[in-house]
Amino acid sequence: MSATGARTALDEMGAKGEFKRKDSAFRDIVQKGGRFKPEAGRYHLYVSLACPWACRCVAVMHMKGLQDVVGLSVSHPTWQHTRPGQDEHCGWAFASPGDPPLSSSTGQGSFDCADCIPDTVNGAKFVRDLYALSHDTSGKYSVPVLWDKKEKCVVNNESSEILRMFNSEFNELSSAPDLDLYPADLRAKIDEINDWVYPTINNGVYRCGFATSQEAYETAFDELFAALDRVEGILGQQRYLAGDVLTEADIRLFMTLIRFDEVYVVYFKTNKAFIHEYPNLRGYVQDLYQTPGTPA
Ligand SMILES: N[C@@H](CCC(=O)N[C@@H](CS)C(=O)NCC(=O)O)C(=O)O
Repeated sequence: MSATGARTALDEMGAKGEFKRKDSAFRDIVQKGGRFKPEAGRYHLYVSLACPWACRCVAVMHMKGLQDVVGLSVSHPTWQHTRPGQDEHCGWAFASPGDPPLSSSTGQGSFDCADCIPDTVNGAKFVRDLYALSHDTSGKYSVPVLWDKKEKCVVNNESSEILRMFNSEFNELSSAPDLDLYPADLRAKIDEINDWVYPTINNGVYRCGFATSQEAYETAFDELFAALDRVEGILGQQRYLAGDVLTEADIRLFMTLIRFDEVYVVYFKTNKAFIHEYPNLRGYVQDLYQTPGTPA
C-alpha cells in the first residue's frame, strides 16, 4: 500500500500468503422510491473490458436493452501510474480511440486505444479520479463503477449488485423487460450455485494468481479444478447451471471461463487443464458466446 492509502487487489493478502478480497465499498441501490431512482440518462457505467466482473454488467446491460438508458465509458485495458511523483499506485486509465498506444505500467507491450470510450461525464483521466470525486476512503479503485450524474457520486461498485439492478430495476425503460436472469422460482438455486462458484472459480482464479505461498496456491488450485469438474458434471445433465434456462449464474461463470485458456492458464498459473479440454464446458462456453449480449 502506498503512503497515500491507495492500494490494489495485490495488497489484499492474508498472513499465509492467501488472497483475501475485501468487500466493495459503495453499496447503494437503484430502486423505485429510493434515493437513486431508475431514470433514463441518469446513470453511467465505467468498466474495463479486461475485467470479468465489469463485463458481467456490460453483458446484462446489453441483454436488457439498456444501452440508451445507461451511459458507458471503457478504460484502457492496461494499468497506468495514476499519480506519478505522488505515489506508486497503478490503475485503470481512460483514453480515446485515436490516442497513441499505451504500454503497461511496467513498460511492457503496446496496446492500442481502439476499444476505449473516454469519460464524457466527469472528464476523468483515471478511475481513481471518480473515487476521489465521490470522497472515497477505501483506497481501492476498481471497476465496475455505477455513477449517478444527478448526485455526482458512485452509487455502487459491486458487480453482482449492479447486475441485479440492471436485471430488475430498469424494466420500464428496458427493451427486454421480460428477460429475468434472477427469476423468483430459481433464486434459491442460483444463490446456492453462486455460493460455491464465486469463491472457487470466479475468485478462485485470482486466489491462484495472487497467492504468495505455495500452500495458498495449491489450496486455491485444488478447489478451482474440483469446482470445474463439478460444473462439467452438471452440464452433462442440463444446458445451464440452474436448469434449462439462462440465469445470472451462467453470465457470472461465463466471464471467467471465456478468459481462462487465454489469460488465467498462464497469467494466474491455473494450468492443470484448459477449458477447451472439458467437452461440456467447451460446448457451454461456445453456446453462451453465441447468446446475444454476452461476448465481452
Ligand atoms: N467486487 C468487485 C471486484 C471488482 C474488481 O476486482 N475489479 C478489478 C478488475 S478485474 C479492479 O478494478 N481492480 C483494481 C485494483 O485492484 O486496484 C466486483 O465484483 O465488482
